[in-house]
Amino acid sequence: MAYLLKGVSILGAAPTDLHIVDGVVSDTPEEGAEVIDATGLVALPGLVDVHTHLREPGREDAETVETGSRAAALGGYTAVCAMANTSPVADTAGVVEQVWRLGREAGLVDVQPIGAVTVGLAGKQMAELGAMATSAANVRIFSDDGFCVADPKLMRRALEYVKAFDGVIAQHAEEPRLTEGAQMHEGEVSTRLGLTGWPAVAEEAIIARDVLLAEHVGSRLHVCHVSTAGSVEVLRQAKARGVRVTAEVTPHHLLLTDERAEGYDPVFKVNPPLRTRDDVEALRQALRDGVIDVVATDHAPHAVQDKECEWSYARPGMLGLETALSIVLSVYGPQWDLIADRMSTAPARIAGLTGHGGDLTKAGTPANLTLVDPSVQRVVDPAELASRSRNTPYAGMTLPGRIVATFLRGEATVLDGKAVK
Ligand SMILES: NC(=O)N[C@@H](CC(=O)O)C(=O)O
Ligand SMILES: [Zn+2]
Ligand SMILES: [Zn+2]
Repeated sequence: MAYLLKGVSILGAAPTDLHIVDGVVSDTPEEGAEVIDATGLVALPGLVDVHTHLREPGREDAETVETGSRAAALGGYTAVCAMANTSPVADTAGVVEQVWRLGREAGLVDVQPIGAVTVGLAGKQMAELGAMATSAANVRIFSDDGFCVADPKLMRRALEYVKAFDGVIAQHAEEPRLTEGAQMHEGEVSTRLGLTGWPAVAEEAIIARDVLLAEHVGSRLHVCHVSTAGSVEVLRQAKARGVRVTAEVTPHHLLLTDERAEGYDPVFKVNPPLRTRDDVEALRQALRDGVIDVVATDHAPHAVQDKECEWSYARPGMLGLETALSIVLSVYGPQWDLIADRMSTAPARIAGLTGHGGDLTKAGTPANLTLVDPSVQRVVDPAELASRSRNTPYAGMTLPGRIVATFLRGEATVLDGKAVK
């Protein structure tokens, strides 16, 4: 199938015609190509998420590889990295290959499995990282996300081990002794609500330790869902010294604060917790500066019974794939170069996903792209989401931007704002 995107604006530039032929961007029109009137639409390289929970295998009631892939495509994504905290845990070549195969079968985005660092995410014994790296799933990112690799010796060993195949350890930075019983950010609001707090230092202490370990062994560290101003300062200093560290921030940490806990609505319960206005400001600036490299959704679908209960019993986590671009647009406005880098090019580089995040003005670039209508305002209706879960914190909010179409290697996965399959 060939397409002609007529009058499209590539990253906000003057309108042009974009030809998609044989899965790549082409400078020559193709006879009989399907014409899409792209007047007023902006083309971005397909978004890439380095942090997605797809819940399969094990919690198919919350999400499957297929439903999560559909949510991703509708959100403008062409690739997602699937976190390892499934059941069974993705800590063997067999499980990561299963997830990878399910992704291919769904065929809506490239699903790149993340392997666990430790067996069963238990933090005791290193998983078979090499076997996962050399499996068909070609794993490059390893993470115990949901849990922190708290043992410094194990963390050091893992960092050393993945150097051989240019792997990266993605750390959920949480010193577990400092967050025992934590329900939300530790601060004025937690004191008022009488909820046990997760102090900022529990995150910052682990990031400080890990950048020193990464520096010591000369290996790659990636920091998941950075949430505090202090973490930003640690990262700023580490990067200035040349440490091989990258970091992500979620859309919700760029927008929401701990005051959302005031209504005790568990939809706002998440790890790390929503922080303060000052933290939000520091995160916004850090993403602009490049101290934080990417926006990652940490899309964390949960079944109704795990979310619609009392705050302290609710699972942490919120949906992200279908609203991420709109949240980033609402925070930064139409800064398309910044958005394309932080949501596509940089995450593709971190995950080693060549073929994604490419330059759409160049012939031969794989046609992984998304078309956005920035003029549309939409009201988020949880019932309309493609995700199997409903735990969006943005229900009822009016957000800018709508994904009109998404293409994976030149094939439409979304057209007219609807998934093609
Ligand atoms: N972010 C969350 O609050 N929850 C995530 C785990 C995680 O990212 O730590 C989940 O798997 O539900
Ligand atoms: Zn996490
Ligand atoms: Zn996560």
